[in-house]
Amino acid sequence: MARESNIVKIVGKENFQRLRSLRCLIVGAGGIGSELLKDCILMGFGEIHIVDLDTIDLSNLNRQFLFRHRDIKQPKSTTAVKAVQHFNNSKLIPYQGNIMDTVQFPLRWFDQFDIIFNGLDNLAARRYVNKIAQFISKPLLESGTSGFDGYIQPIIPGETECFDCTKKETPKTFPVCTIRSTPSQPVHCIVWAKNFLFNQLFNEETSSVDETSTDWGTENKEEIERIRQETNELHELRQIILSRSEEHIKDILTKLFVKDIEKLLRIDNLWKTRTKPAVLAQSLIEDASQAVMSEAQSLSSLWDIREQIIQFFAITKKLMQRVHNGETNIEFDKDDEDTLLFVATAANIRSHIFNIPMKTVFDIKQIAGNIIPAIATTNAIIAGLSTLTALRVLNLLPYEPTKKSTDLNMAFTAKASNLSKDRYITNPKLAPPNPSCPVGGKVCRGVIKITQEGLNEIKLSKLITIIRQKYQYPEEISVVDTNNQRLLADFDFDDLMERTLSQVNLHDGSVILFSDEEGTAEATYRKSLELYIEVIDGSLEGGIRLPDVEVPTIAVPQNIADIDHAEKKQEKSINDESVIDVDFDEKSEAPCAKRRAPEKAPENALKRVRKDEEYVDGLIELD
Ligand SMILES: Nc1ncnc2c1ncn2[C@@H]1O[C@H](COP(=O)(O)OP(=O)(O)OP(=O)(O)O)[C@@H](O)[C@H]1O
Ligand SMILES: [Zn+2]
Repeated sequence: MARESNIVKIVGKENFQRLRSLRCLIVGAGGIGSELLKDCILMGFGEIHIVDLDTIDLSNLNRQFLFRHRDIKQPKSTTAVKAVQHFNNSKLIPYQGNIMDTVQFPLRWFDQFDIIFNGLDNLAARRYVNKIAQFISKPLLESGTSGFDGYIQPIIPGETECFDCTKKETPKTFPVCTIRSTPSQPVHCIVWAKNFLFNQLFNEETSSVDETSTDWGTENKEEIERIRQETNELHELRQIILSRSEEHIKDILTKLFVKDIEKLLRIDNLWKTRTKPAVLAQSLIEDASQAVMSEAQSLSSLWDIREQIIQFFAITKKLMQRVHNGETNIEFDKDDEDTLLFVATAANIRSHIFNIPMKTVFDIKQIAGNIIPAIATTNAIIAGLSTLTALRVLNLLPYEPTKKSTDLNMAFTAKASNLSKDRYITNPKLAPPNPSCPVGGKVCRGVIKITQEGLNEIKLSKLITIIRQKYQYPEEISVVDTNNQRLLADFDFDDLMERTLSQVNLHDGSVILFSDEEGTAEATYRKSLELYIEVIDGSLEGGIRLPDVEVPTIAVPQNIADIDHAEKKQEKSINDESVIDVDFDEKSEAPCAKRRAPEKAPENALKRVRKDEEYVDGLIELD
């Protein structure tokens, strides 16, 4: 076949035969995953397994080229496989499921693969697959895109940095006072309308605020008290919504944009260095309450304040009707035009009051949905780089043998057209594992094999004893179930000791972390040990087998020095390569770049994106 002759030219006959015998896993069948599937087929992998938990959505069709309109609501994985069957020469196996489901995808299932490709869109799953790859010591090709930006990172467990070796920071959130009292950018008003007002009025389930962890962003007691009181008063507005008294929509506007603003203006301190807001003219509210929208307005044109208020009336009426029809809790969804229009008009009226430029509904949709358009070309390039790099990872390029893993490269793309000398793709070399990485550096790792009887009969105290003996841990240790962040035992918690492992809810796929809490007189500590529990059929002596891993002792002061040193070294290499940290949105679990900005072009590009996307505070989602 012509196709094969091309790949044979690249890798040679012998390596092509090897490729035909390899089994790969693609996690995610979305934008990048669909491309990966195509590329892996064209390269001739023997077996390709592809996992996705989701079904196809209309909004996927513009870039996920394996899906058609008729496929909407069908599982992504099976549909993707059906779509490629006609040009396929590999064995294809689709799965619909969550890759983190240890029942459907236990560790031994992962073990069958020679290489894993990630085509994911969230931090939790990326981290999980990274950890699994470390457990089973299999190469992982991690990737992500965001608009024109994208990256691939080959991860060779134990040899190169892993996904968690670089810090994933949580993004900046806005202090409460900025959102509730002193907005200065459109995004502040949008966050107010979406996260606060909309939920207070239309969604009781999400409207409560946990004040214990609230960053008020101010010490001003008067202001905090006003914010609290305002929240309580909004419950009255919720009543207006529930009572469906349309004639009271005027009262909602008056409360939000006249009375609350008047109260704010009374807190003098707030306005010493800021421009004061101006209350909404009652006449505007009156006038708009009588007016009728003449015709549907374009969502991409900027409406004036009168039009905003008229739309606010119309959309609040519509949402009230939905509540009345039984939707007591409505969730904001950027694709639900009613919720979008409510948030857009409320945000714009607030912007008008605070002298902040108003935005089109279209713009607000991008900001409120935290959207950066996914670009099919970037996905295609990234998947291409990922699969090409796999050839080097698997050492299949005869003319470019991979001598050591740190010779491999990451790759970054960014739109560099603004400056012709800038490059579109850069390839920094991989760094070795970061010794202070919570996944790869600080712990040793292994798999406990255990039978179901073992789980049902062995007590936690027994497990601790045999682990202590085998790896020479001291008396004082702690044991944590890391999947659930649950303490199972430590020096002053022994309540669960006499329970069996099943009783303490350990099962196939559980991961426990064993740590030395004592050290020795010479201040040496035994390194922590993370153990994956794998339940096996058949029998085992004593029902359990611990892995043969070396768990060294570490001298703490030196270790800290090591880590410090390693961090400095890492920082240096980061600076050398103009690498900046990755930012991740821990809460939404949507990973957000700032990713590495190797050399000039992408850094410029990232800056450009940040400037354009000021409203999302420099966060770029990586799908
Ligand atoms: N834990 C998981 N297990 C399996 N598949 C997952 C998991 N988490 C995410 N995915 C899949 O990874 C894919 C990521 O693809 P992509 O970034 O194109 O996202 P999308 O949901 O298709 O598009 P968008 O987020 O832009 O609407 C999705 O199809 C998603 O269902
Ligand atoms: Zn790591």
